[in-house]
Amino acid sequence: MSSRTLIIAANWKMNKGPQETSDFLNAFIPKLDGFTGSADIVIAPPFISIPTAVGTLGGHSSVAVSAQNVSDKDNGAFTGEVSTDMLKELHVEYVILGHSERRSIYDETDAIINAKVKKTIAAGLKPIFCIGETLEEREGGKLESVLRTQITEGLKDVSDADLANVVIAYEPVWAIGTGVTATAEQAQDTHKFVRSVIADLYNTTAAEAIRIQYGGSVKPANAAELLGQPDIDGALVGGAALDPDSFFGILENSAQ
Ligand SMILES: O=C[C@H](O)COP(=O)(O)O
Repeated sequence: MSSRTLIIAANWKMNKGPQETSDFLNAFIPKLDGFTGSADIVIAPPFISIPTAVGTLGGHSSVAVSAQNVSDKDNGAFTGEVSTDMLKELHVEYVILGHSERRSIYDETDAIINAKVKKTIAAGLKPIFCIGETLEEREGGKLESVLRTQITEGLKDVSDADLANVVIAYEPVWAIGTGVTATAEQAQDTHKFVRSVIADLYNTTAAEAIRIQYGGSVKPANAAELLGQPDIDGALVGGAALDPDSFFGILENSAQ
């Protein structure tokens, strides 16, 4: 059993405006009274719903708010962007960066992701830094080289001290939103590999300390097995985090 605290995050993607955000949290928060486990719980709504999430939580200390993206620029003439200053003003704590949807649909490169990771850390926010391979890459024997490159480039110039505020989310692209989950063995093997890359780039202390979430069709039925693996320190949940019962079910099963 590791000493790392589980971190279970809901990535709502482009779902839930302010009203649905409020409805979800008003249903979800009371359930936490019955949560007997121990985990950092994070909700990542769309930007426009962050003020509602923060207001509805009302400082509920066991749930943190995350953004799903941020600009790598300071405030200024960047139409359509949101800055780290703006997120800080709303008491946002985490920012999801490098999600495969940002990489593949919006052409975010490792260099762009690295700039955002550094900007996020400099602002005192915590990146949830996503990595993952496509099915083609896995089947072509490129799993390890793809992940090593994403980690090396994405965390370039991130110091040992700053790494303490980074969470890695391993999300095999082929498992996202498909209902196909990596087996617990596949996920564990890959998480162990990711930890070894951190040991290579930093040191074994940093590798043992960093939290690595699994993402890709996590649901209540598979949460216990996945989260029971020694190198899996949490989950980044998409579809199954849209419903309060289902998201709470993942939390409950993480405690077993
Ligand atoms: O960020 C979350 C992941 O993309 C997983 O999404 P999913 O749980 O719908 O497969």
